[in-house]
Amino acid sequence: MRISFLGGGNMASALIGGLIDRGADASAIQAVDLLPESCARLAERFGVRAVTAIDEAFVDCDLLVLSVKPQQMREAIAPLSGKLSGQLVVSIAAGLRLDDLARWLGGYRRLVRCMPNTPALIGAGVSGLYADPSVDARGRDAAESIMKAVGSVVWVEHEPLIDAVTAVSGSGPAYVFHFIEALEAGGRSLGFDEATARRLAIDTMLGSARLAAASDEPPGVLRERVTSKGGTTEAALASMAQSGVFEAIVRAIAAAEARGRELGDALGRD
Ligand SMILES: NC(=O)C1=CN([C@@H]2O[C@H](COP(=O)(O)OP(=O)(O)OC[C@H]3O[C@@H](n4cnc5c(N)ncnc54)[C@H](O)[C@@H]3O)[C@@H](O)[C@H]2O)C=CC1
Ligand SMILES: O=C(O)[C@@H]1CCC=N1
Repeated sequence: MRISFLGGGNMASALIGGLIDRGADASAIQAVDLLPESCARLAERFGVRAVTAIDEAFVDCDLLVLSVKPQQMREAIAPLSGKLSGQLVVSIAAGLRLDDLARWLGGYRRLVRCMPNTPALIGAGVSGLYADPSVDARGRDAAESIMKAVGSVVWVEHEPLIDAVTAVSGSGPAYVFHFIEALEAGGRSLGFDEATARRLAIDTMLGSARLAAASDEPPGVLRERVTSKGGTTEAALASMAQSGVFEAIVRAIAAAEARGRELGDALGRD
């Protein structure tokens, strides 16, 4: 499958890197990015063709990933209006709705909305997908197979649920990195050097996530198994409860979802 990326920033790099590491042919992947330095980085890092403007070779693909920022999208895809014929277009932009993308593309509706996340770079991503009802099974399979190459895939039944996927797993790695930062800071404050505190923090996240993935028990049961009555974990969890950590995270996810809808409303009005 020939894949073109419009926008070669963080998320496109994670997807391209993940695809190539998993055996995709670099010559079947290309990118357009306004910045010459981004193009040079993509070409050097992944051996893909990367140019600063949309040309015929770029449009001549099977799957076109729209990977610019939501605020950059309308301008970025304007040159594609009227030029598409059969390519499956997959937008990974937060918030932007298929109706608005279709309008900006001159009525083109072979569209899928996808919300990946950056662990795709190491083949450990998770993506939510929603296809325009006009997309056939072949199109859905194509989108799914690309995203499955870099992680797991969840289809959602209604487009607004993509904003919910964005809030949980699209933005989610940032929450997890933040938690690692806090674990590391806690370790540092108790006297560990940076490298040791980071090792303890990262390996704890990694091991716990792997255990949760491997276990038939829900995370709450695994948590209880760590928490001895009158012990150290209980003291820590009581402190977290007093600070409202759990509710704060649930509220943060709601804020991310609301921001996605707000972006869709504001940018779709244009
Ligand atoms: N970073 C993340 O973790 C995730 C990002 N996304 C979505 O992916 C999209 C890209 O996000 P990032 O990669 O983080 O942003 P980024 O800023 O790293 O990448 C965007 C790239 O698009 C380029 N660009 C801007 N206007 C352009 C144009 N007219 N033509 C060609 N290239 C243009 C920029 O030079 C930049 O390199 C966003 O829509 C975001 O919502 C989705 C899931 C996760
Ligand atoms: O922060 C953002 O808007 C994008 C979407 C999900 C992750 N990064």
